[in-house]
Amino acid sequence: MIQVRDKDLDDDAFVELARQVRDVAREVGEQHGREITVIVNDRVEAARELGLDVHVGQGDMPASQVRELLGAEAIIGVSVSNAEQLEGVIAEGSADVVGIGPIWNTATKTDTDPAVGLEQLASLTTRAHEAGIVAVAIGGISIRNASEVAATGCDGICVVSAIAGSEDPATSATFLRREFVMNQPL
Ligand SMILES: Cc1ncc(COP(=O)(O)OP(=O)(O)O)c(N)n1
Ligand SMILES: Cc1nc(C(=O)O)sc1CCOP(=O)(O)O
Repeated sequence: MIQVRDKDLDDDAFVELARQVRDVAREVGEQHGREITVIVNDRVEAARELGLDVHVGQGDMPASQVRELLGAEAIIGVSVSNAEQLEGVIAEGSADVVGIGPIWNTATKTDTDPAVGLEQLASLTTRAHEAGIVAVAIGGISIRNASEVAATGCDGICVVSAIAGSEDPATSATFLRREFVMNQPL
């Protein structure tokens, strides 16, 4: 899954970027016989225009409103950093996925709630699963610690710098995936 996240582009430029990512993902997906999901961060209108899924933060459009705009088929992700936020997402009943983070402090995003850590990640994941919500971890995750994150039972990892900041993004993505998959609980 690829998330298109840009805080600076104006709406038109963002739509153009997301369109390009969507089209490349479709092409590469077809070549490899698999679907590569593209999700848009924050910009619900762009997601609607392009038929993409969306991730929203605590201060963004509420997931219930996103659901009304994008319909039943859309994948909707919501950020959570603690149990109170997770209970809010569960009560609202519109999210498919929660992005739990930051697991560790990260230079990529500094305006975050306090770091969650592995123990709380495990308990938030358990609670999300009870509610039928997929739980992915974000923030400070790298090849070095992906195995510890996997061991908590969460469903996936999201990274920015570990791939975008790598000299060899494709190899880094492969190693990250391997570390995660090989260390997931049975
Ligand atoms: C999977 C995932 N989880 C959390 C976030 C953070 O989103 P948000 O809270 O909207 O913060 P910004 O990304 O907008 O800075 C995410 N993007 N993806
Ligand atoms: C975009 C984002 N959201 C976070 C959250 O905690 O909600 S942490 C984060 C940045 C993740 O970047 P990196 O993989 O370089 O640490």
